[in-house]
Amino acid sequence: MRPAHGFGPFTRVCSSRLSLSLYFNGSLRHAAGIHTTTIEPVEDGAQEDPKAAQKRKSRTEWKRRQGGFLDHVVIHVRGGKGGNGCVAFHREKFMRVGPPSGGNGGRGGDVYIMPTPHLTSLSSVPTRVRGHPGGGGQGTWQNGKTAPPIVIKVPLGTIVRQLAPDDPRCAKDQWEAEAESLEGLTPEERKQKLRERRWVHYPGWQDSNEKRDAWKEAEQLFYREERELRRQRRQREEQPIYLDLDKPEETEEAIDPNAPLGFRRPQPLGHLVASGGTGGLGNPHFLSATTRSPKWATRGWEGERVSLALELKLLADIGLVGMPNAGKSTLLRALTGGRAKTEIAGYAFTTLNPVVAVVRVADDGSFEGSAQSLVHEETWVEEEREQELMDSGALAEAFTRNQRSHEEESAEHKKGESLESFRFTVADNPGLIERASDNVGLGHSFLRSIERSLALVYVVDLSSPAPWDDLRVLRDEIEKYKPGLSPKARLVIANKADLLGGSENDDPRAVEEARQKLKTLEEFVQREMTVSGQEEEGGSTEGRSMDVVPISAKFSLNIRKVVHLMRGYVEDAKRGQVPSTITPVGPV
Ligand SMILES: Nc1nc2c(ncn2[C@@H]2O[C@H](COP(=O)(O)OP(=O)(O)OP(=O)(O)O)[C@@H](O)[C@H]2O)c(=O)[nH]1
Ligand SMILES: [Mg+2]
Repeated sequence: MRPAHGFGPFTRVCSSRLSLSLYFNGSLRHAAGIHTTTIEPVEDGAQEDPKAAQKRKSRTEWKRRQGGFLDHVVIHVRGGKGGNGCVAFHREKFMRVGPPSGGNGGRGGDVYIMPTPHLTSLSSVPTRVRGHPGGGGQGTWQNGKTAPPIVIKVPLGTIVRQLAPDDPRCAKDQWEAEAESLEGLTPEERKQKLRERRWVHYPGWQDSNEKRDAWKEAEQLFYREERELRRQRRQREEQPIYLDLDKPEETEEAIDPNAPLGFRRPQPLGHLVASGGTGGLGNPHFLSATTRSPKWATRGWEGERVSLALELKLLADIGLVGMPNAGKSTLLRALTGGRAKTEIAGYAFTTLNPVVAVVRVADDGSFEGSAQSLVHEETWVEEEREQELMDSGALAEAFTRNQRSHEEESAEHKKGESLESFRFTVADNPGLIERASDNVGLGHSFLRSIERSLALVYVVDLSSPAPWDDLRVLRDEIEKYKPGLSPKARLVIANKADLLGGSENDDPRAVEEARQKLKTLEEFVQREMTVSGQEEEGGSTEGRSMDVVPISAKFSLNIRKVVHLMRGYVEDAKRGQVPSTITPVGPV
């Protein structure tokens, strides 16, 4: 029977012998002898739960409104405030009036940033971080405790940039925030507030302290120090923080295997981004020949404030770009033998965040899942099947994935078959649509994840009326996102080839039409998508045409050729050269 379109009525797959009118390897050939599957409409009852569909829709809407992807966040970090100094006098038996004995405040906690391989997204990174405050000083010369540091953990591959003070996303510094809070007060009130924030007085002694020359001198000295601190922090802003956190942090001590038992191994903290404030001074600090009983101390200093933009580079070798529903997620599952857990569904914007998966290739060109002819169904169908299996108890005795791969590996060993010899990563992305650059659909900010890919691959739906129009839109949107990015595209995948042509007994005209459509697509690619030598980075003078491969991601057909080509692109790019061929340019 003729297969139904993927996004039409819900379908069920049953095994049979079928000529899928494959156009694989660029030429139409009837795949007689290929065991594969036909698709039949399912009974009415087996439709997706409308509640679940509604939930998915609202999730897409939320993502759209969110206006950004979680591979980019701005966080505001503040070092801990220093502890206050203490005003105290020593008391002992038979000593009614002892010397000043207030301790200094402890240092506020520093804030560090550290990459860790245990995280894969920035979603768990807090957007506001404030260091712990230092402990306050106490009587009998007890200084306050230094606060412990805070370590912000970010995934490997995060880039940290300090925002410039004139950036609207940058938080105000301590002095700007203070000036804002004092707006609308009279000069006298303002002065009083500033003093309250900086000084600690012995109870009931504030007025008399403020009249003393020694205190006034101390206040002047304090403001001079504050100006100096402000100048230093401004100077530091001239060299903003920039960290490319690609490697996990390790200290020599932490990995020294010969360290004696019980030896405290210092834990790596990462990179300091905001230091804590210094603790305030206790009253003994103000003791002088003329001031024998100072009844004031200073409060702790505020910690440093920085605003950081964190960006997560997804380090995928190949980036998939396509319209919604083109079958990118299905292709990623086919490339990984179903291992990549990406959601597949027949509505636009199923994929909301980029997903990266590893493709493992053996010497003979086989890859995970290439041995079996797997069918990659929509996620809800697979979930239902799994549930049925669970309910029937069939999974109780089943091997886990690890056990299975171990079994398979040892079986391969016995047969002397080749094992994995090359691996590369592929990123599945949300759908890109026309005017994505004007924030239509999910916008195009997710393209950041493929900006550093070695090669791009367009995925189009061959069963759509004019797949070449989709290609043109994809190229233009990529170019709008970042001029010069589109020449990175090397391959056009014409997916859903199984929907064309029909079965063996089908009308040969349909087969001819399908063949013609593929030919038109190939001609379009040759005519309009040829990359001239100058457009490429460090390009040669010759042009390079893109490959066009018809596949069926759902039925894992012709995926071997895709893997072979992708491997070639990655190897080329890693060698730092892109082979060029002269292609005929002009009307075909
Ligand atoms: N018949 C057929 N259907 C396919 C094929 N590949 C994907 N589909 C169907 O097309 C629909 C969309 O597939 P997805 O993989 O979710 O598409 P996508 O490009 O990831 O879509 P977005 O995540 O929304 O951008 C699903 O119903 C798939 O079952 C194929 O090769 N043949
Ligand atoms: Mg998807």
